[in-house]
Amino acid sequence: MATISLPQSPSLDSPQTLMMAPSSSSSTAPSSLTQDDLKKIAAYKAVEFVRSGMVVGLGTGSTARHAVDRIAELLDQGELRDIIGIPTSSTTHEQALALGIPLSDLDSHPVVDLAIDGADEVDPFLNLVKGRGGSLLREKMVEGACKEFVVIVDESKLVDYLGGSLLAMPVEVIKFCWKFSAERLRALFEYAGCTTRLRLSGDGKEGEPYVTDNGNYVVDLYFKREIGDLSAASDAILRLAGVVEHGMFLKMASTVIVAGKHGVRVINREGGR
Ligand SMILES: O=C(CO)[C@H](O)[C@H](O)COP(=O)(O)O
Repeated sequence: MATISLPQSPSLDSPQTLMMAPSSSSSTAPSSLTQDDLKKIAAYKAVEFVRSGMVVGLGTGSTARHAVDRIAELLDQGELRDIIGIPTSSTTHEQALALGIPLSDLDSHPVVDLAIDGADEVDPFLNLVKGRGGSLLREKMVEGACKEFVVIVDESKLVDYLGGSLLAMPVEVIKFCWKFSAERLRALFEYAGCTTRLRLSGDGKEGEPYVTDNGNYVVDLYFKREIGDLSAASDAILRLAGVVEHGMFLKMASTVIVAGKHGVRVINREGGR
């Protein structure tokens, strides 16, 4: 089985920090802000990028949920008009539908003006791990089709390198012989001390595999050491026949909004996507 070489410095473009200013919310009572408050601050900041008439990719997860709520609120208030939302999961679809946001899909709207979504990890080059919520495939399709991709995170999501949180790096695989796929994934990243685990539904205690919106399983990868060349890693994973998609989102984010106890940073990728 082929292994992947390990350059120590990532070859991707470095991002540019355009603004680092305390938001009014974060400067009022920083010490009392919860993680959810920070997620909401980042989400609200991202919605400032939305303009009337836009087709907007609606992300999935507890941070993106705040952005969807905020878009609906601004539509209700008449501050935004003629928005079409493209949900990245059945959960977000249900949320947006209940809030009255007009919805469509990539078949009808193949070009998305802007997408807003959370992330599980953000490295210094604005590469992401996504999909701990299980929606990586639809997220990658929608966010890959958008002109601008705004990522919203609280500061706990910042890592020195992808995999650095020691939490899961998800890979969506077909159900057929998933153990075979999991073993091939593990072997691919043996040099990085990779272990794999089939994701289970709920809190994992039921013992039932988690099934994605697309009817597939998720194998979570855990790394003890750096993956190294992310682009090579991505190609190698996608070459495995049982793999549908992985949760590394490389060079996709155009902007990352980071809410922390000391303020909000809006970081733009140098030269765009
Ligand atoms: O990729 C995702 C779902 O597939 C989420 O955006 C990611 O897991 C972050 O979630 P949260 O905002 O709840 O921390």
